[in-house]
Amino acid sequence: MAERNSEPSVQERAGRPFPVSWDQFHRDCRALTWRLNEVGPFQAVIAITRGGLVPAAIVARELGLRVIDTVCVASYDHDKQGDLKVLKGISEQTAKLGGGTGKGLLIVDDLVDTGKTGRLVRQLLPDAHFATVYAKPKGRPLVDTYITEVSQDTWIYFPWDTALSFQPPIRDGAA
Ligand SMILES: O=P(O)(O)OC[C@H]1O[C@H](OP(=O)(O)OP(=O)(O)O)[C@H](O)[C@@H]1O
Ligand code: HPA
Ligand SMILES: [Mg+2]
Repeated sequence: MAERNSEPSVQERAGRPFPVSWDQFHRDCRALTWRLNEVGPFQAVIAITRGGLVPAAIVARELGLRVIDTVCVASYDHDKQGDLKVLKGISEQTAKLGGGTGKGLLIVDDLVDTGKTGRLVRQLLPDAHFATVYAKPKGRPLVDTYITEVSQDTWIYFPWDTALSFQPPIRDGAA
């Protein structure tokens, strides 16, 4: 097994854990859609994989959109941010819908953190509307619509990355 870099990961530097349940996530996605419904109409939803797939499905359902495409990117290896790689862009058909610049397209991701991913999707589709469920201050200026802001030193734990586990009682030293 490769040795882990001794430098603290983004998650280790982020002091505050912010666990999000499926229920909460669904509610936050619906709240996001209420806002987006005032901004649209949109012709298609573009999910930024992989984290954007879940909110994109919920938002598309609520907005009645059936054309859904993906921009597939990889940056964090679990919690260490590496170089951003675009593994797949949108299809020619979706690009045509957005007139080449993304006009009328809705890009959805779960969150913006440093803004690195957001900056890239903005370069790819400058006229698209970019929505995320959560936003940290560094990335927030890149997003058009979001629901909840958390501090930069917060690490958001999404329901698809977590599982229920026993917690010792607070009296016995639980955090
Ligand atoms: O604002 P940034 O600092 O760029 O971070 C935000 C991005 O990081 C996470 O994705 P990640 O690359 O970890 O991939 P995943 O969606 O497949 O988990 C998250 O889903 C965002 O897309
Ligand atoms: O706070 C976060 N949580 C989960 N994935 C992430 N990718 C960047 N920041 C985060
Ligand atoms: Mg992602």
